[in-house]
Amino acid sequence: MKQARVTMEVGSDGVAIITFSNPPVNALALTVFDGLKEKFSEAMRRDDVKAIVVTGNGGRFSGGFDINVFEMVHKTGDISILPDASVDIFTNVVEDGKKPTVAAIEGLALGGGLELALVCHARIAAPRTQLGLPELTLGVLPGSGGTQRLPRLIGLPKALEIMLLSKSITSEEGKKLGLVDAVVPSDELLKVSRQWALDIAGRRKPWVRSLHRTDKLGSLPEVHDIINTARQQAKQTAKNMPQHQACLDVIEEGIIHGGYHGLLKESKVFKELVSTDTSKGLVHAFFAQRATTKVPNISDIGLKPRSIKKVAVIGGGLMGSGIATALILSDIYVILKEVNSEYLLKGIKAIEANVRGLVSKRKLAQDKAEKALLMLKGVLDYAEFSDVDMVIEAVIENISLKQQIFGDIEKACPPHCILASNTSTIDLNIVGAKTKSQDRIVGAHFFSPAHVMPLLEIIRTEKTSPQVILDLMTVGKTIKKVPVVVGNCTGFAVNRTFFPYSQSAHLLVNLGVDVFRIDQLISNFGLPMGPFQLQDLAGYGVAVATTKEFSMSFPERTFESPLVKLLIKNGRNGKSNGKGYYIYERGSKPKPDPSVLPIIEESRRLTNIMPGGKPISVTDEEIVEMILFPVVNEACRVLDDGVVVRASDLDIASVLGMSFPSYRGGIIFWADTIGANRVYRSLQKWSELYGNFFRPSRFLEERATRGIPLSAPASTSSGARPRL
Ligand SMILES: C[C@H](O)CC(=O)SCCNC(=O)CCNC(=O)[C@H](O)C(C)(C)COP(=O)(O)OP(=O)(O)OC[C@H]1O[C@@H](n2cnc3c(N)ncnc32)[C@H](O)[C@@H]1OP(=O)(O)O
Repeated sequence: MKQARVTMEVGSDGVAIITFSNPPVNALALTVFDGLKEKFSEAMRRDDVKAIVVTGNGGRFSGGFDINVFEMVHKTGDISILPDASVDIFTNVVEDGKKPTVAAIEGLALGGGLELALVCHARIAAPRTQLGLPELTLGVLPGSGGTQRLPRLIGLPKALEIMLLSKSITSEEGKKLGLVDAVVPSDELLKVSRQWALDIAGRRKPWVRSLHRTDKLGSLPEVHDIINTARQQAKQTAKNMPQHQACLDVIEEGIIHGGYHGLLKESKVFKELVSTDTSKGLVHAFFAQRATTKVPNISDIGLKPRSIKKVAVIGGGLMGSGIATALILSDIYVILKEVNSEYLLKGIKAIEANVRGLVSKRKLAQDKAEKALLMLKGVLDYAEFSDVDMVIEAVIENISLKQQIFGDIEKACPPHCILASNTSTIDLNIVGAKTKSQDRIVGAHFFSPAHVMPLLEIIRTEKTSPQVILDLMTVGKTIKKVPVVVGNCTGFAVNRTFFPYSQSAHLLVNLGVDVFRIDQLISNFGLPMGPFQLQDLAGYGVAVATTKEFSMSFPERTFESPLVKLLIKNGRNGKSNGKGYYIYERGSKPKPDPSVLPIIEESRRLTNIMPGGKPISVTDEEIVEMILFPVVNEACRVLDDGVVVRASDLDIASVLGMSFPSYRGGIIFWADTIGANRVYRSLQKWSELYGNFFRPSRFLEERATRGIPLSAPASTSSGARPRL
């Protein structure tokens, strides 16, 4: 069993090496804090100790404060379990101790881990060590002095970038900024750190207490300017979240009234933030993402992933080129197949543009871009498929074309080769119907743009082998995606769950609600854009095709809105032809297009569903709920059908695939914060008023009436039928 412990060894040179260990990332658990306090106090007391080095065991300094403790606070509501490490241990015992301490850092020092290093009197790091304060991504702020010491060591602008954007830096950058005193090879880390500590004790090197420094802070007017600008930016980039503004308040307080005062305010605000819904949602999302790697009967049966070195991508359109880009960026050799040289050239150019786009956004170095492009080869036939480890088919959604391709690749590829399809709607059993390779057929559903969006939905059929799923999960991780394994059904987990999203928006519009009001409210809720702007972006063809697909599978809950077809009839296709619900002009934000209103009126006339022919009167809150509760309702069916392994998989999939706000924890987590009963009662009421589209599902009804959270495992409910 993993056990957290802290040890101390005193060398003949008089240096005490304090090592903390809590695999896999040396998280600072409550027992680690106790151990640190005990060992540091002992080292300060002992006459044979002249100086101290603190380090983490196993090549990783620390991933920060133990996030499980946040979860415990969220479950119990008891904030008294949070340690007072910031002043009590870090400042009083370590920073203000009568012997100097050097942090020997390797691998990573994040959050509380970096904050422990900041209280030390010098920091020696191994090459490429990752340094950062990502606490804001968990809804809190750097709570062990990070808000005070980082600006004092490296100046306010860079410190704000690291904290507000949760952007980590390397030890080499840290050295340039003054955060790290020396970067030394890993095998010399302890030797150099011990000597450095002795040099501080002997006054041959400076004994720096970062909390007392002010030389890098700048003048007060400069500080005000920088903080005010950051406040304005955070209003745009961190909508609905309190921690960014709170972090700025705490930094400012410390600069005006002194570091120690800042520490006290930081501790107080930290405790307030831990209890917010934002922190609850973000911590849930953190663990939900990690839970996706644990798939029963796949990740727990001793299988080892096979190496995937060469992948064939069929189709160089939007999806195929995005997928190929993601693969080559992670050093996987790709052959891109198209039907003719014109399409092939287009595909290759799209991949080049993707890669160069990353360079121009400074997300990729030029040399890495060149190297990635060398991993790509275009082909027009299957000759080179004889040694590929995986094929990902990404052609248009046409059943017979896909069946033909799977028949061909079954013959052209070696027997171990994984046969994956990027279909977003078609049943995989149908895709592979003409092959005898059902065990190696799997869905690899990427989200557009595939080289950017982090979700990879892995769809398994009853016949897909565990080895194939594990291999695809491993490829997914290699290309920096979050793979979520789901079952085979129309729309799979994400598209199926979010199918009612645009449906309900259309229903509301036909009931008389304004398109732009809906978009504004949904974007205020925290999605990047509303359903109509999203439709503009995707093009109306996608809306028509998916509605057709879903209405075939779920006719009883499909709302047939004539609006999209009317828009197409009027020469509109959204952003692609510059004519949508919005006007698109280069360099400016989309503006509502008033000329779309008569088309909407025509749709309302055709559907004729407004009660008494008059627009319904609904509050802003009701509009958001009338759009999102049907999504929760479908999510319940997805859970009931066992399409996902656990409810939190759907949460993280909704966050990463649909950009549902992570600070709301994901679709099911959010619904549970509202309560199944309220969701159920609202849907029940709307189904009586506006029809079947809103009818609550059996799963929702049962959970609501029995008072069981939607996220509770299937066994809690009487009739759930897990399929995975
Ligand atoms: C007082 C302070 O200011 C408050 C804080 O410090 S808050 C914490 C700040 N730290 C962070 O936000 C870092 C969170 N962790 C990470 O970003 C990443 O886990 C990492 C970069 C450290 C390692 O990434 P990677 O190697 O891909 O491993 P990853 O799968 O994420 O994590 C491995 C395991 O460590 C756990 N873990 C990682 N960081 C943890 C932490 N800080 N606390 C508890 N568990 C943690 C994960 O839950 C996972 O557990 P599992 O194997 O049981 O699922």
